[in-house]
Amino acid sequence: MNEDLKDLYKVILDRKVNKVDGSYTNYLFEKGIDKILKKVGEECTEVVISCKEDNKTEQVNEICDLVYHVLVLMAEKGITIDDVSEELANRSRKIGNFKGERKPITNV
Ligand SMILES: N=c1c2ncn([C@@H]3O[C@H](COP(=O)(O)OP(=O)(O)OP(=O)(O)O)[C@@H](O)[C@H]3O)c2ncn1[C@@H]1O[C@H](COP(=O)(O)O)[C@@H](O)[C@H]1O
Repeated sequence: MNEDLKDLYKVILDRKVNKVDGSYTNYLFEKGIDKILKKVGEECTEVVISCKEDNKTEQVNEICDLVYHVLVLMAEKGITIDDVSEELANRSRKIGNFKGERKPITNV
């Protein structure tokens, strides 16, 4: 899993316990699970809408919003990046990506 994602996740975990002036993440945790779920739903919809248009910058922005809010949801639910990485690796092993049956995609 990308180290930048892990770094962001660590900041989000820190915001769960430490107050920082103007922190949007503090605000989400204070509002609680229903607010976080609502934001994830909204951001999913915004990704879908942006991908109907041909504007990569906008699509990347919306995907970043979604990734951030999913990381907040994971922190709220006690799901770690390693939990997700392990499950992805399990699936890859089952499908055979590491055994050479499918050629890995490079330059991602
Ligand atoms: N990656 C993000 C990030 N992506 C999106 N957002 C926020 O998500 C919100 C989404 O915008 P919306 O218009 O949908 O929501 P809003 O109207 O601002 O707020 P709502 O009332 O709808 O909740 C914006 O306020 C963005 O600033 C983020 N806020 C914080 N981070 C990162 O999280 C870390 C901690 O940030 P703070 O908690 O703000 O210190 C830092 O590394 C930040 O870069």
